[in-house]
Amino acid sequence: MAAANKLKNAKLVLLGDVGTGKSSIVLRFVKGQFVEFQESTIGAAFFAQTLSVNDETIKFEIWDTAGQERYHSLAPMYYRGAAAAIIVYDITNPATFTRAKKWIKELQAQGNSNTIMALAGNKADLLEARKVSSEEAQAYAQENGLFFMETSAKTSTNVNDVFYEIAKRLPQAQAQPLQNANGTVLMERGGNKTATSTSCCS
Ligand SMILES: Nc1nc2c(ncn2[C@@H]2O[C@H](COP(=O)(O)OP(=O)(O)OP(=O)(O)O)[C@@H](O)[C@H]2O)c(=O)[nH]1
Repeated sequence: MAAANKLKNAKLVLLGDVGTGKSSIVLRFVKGQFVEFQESTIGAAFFAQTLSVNDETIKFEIWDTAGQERYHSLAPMYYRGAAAAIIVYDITNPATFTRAKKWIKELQAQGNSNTIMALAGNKADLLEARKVSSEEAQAYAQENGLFFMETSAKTSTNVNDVFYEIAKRLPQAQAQPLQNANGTVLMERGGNKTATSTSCCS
């Protein structure tokens, strides 16, 4: 008989300046889509997506926060108790890298010290307009105990990889068979990504 898959819930928050591509990264990860004219987030938006890594199924509960400064005071509601945070900047805009560093300082000062932090240099498809070098971001990430990836929500480069990296770094879950509403135990084949998703509120 195959071993039951372990289920793990993980609260994840995206933080970063306005227009860096937080919603686009989530949309790419959850729905495999990209839109050129993504509307600015108001408050925050919630999404869920599961993925399987080895013998575990991780259900990411994703809070996509609004980058506009007027929503800053809401952020602690979303990052408090988060298992993981993705801090996003735009590689073509140095001010967004500065803002990302401020978010990281805030998380280090107030967030859960166990939160796994990822630094994502987004819009990596716009290489000709690059203003933040990957070396600078990599060095900063290393000094601050984050992992770093350049992503493109547009071309999908490294988007799933950021979530997979986080999934691999989450602490081991207790064995917990998946159950459906009738209490029937569901067995899953290990290894492959499962693509169930729900979303609401943009
Ligand atoms: N070229 C390119 N454009 C992108 C990429 N990701 C996002 N964009 C564009 O950048 C703009 C802003 O993207 P959003 O996803 O709304 O950014 P956000 O960080 O969620 O913005 P707020 O909700 O206002 O905080 C949109 O026009 C996107 O189409 C990317 O990887 N490459």
